[in-house]
Amino acid sequence: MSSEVPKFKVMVTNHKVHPEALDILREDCELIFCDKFPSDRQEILEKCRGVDGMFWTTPHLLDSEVLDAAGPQLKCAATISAGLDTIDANEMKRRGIELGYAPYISNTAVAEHAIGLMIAAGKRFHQGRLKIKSSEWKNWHIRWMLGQEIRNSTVGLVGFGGIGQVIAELLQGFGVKQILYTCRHKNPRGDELNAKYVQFDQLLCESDFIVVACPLTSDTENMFSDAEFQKMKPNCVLVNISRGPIIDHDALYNALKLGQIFAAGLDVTVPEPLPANHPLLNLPNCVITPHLAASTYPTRETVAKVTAHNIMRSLRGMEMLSPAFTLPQKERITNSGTE
Ligand SMILES: O=C(O)[C@H](O)CO
Repeated sequence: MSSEVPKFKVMVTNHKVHPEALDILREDCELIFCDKFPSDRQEILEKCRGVDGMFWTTPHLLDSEVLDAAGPQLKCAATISAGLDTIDANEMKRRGIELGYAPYISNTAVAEHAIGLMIAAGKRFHQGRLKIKSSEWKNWHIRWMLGQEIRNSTVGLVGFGGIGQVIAELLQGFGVKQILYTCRHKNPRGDELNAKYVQFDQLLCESDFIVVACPLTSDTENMFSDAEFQKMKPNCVLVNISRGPIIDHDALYNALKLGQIFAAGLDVTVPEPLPANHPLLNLPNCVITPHLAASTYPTRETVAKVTAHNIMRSLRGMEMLSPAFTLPQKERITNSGTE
């Protein structure tokens, strides 16, 4: 600690954060930890009272209720997430509270997970394990449990931001026939990565693998529903490493059950956590991981440290390493929902 009396108070929404990141904060801050698992909103609302900063590592919404509970002295919050769908960033900006987030850092980990799910779902990993468990392996024959290959396939990327581009980079080694991508605007990196910009409909109709890598917005919510599944190829493998609500889960269930598509690989679902009795878990052609794409040793440690630096820099009056928005100097007001 650089000073005997910490200058600031920071709430950390759980105590599992890397010690190396907490040490960055301890240089100048008293840390107030939430203890409950699963993370408890009431505890957050109580412990955030009077803090100067918040280290946000919980799926709970950071919204007006939390900002009001924290009080007018709150200067900043930083989330460990690259997505801002659980943060009311507009409200924070309106109140002049700085917000840090963790973009780019997890791109490689998430892109690798996407490729993993393409292979796991395309090659029937989950179904294969079930066959072993049910002693059906003995029924092997030359056309038993055949899967899909990435080689010579058309891969459609829905979203071509940081993660979509790393997926396209990793795919260069797989000998794909064509990478397609769709997003709001054609991206200059598309040509470099031999990826062709197409409309969503064309991507649906032509892709053998589709990877959802776009942010969740009001435009992308339920982007995949009955009509979209009907356009997809029966051999298509759908992967989602973005956010669950982009896919209508009832429609997905039907498409997988009826064989409208071959398989799905999901790292994100609705809801999260997915209940243990959810129908998707009973489908052999659905591989599901519990929102693990960014959870690798190096990525999480870097994310935790960047989050700590974001808070520390803001409290010391410096620009965050990765601010979600910039506030003009004069816009810095006290945290008040009523101003
Ligand atoms: O948004 C992100 O960074 C990830 O989904 C969190 O794990």
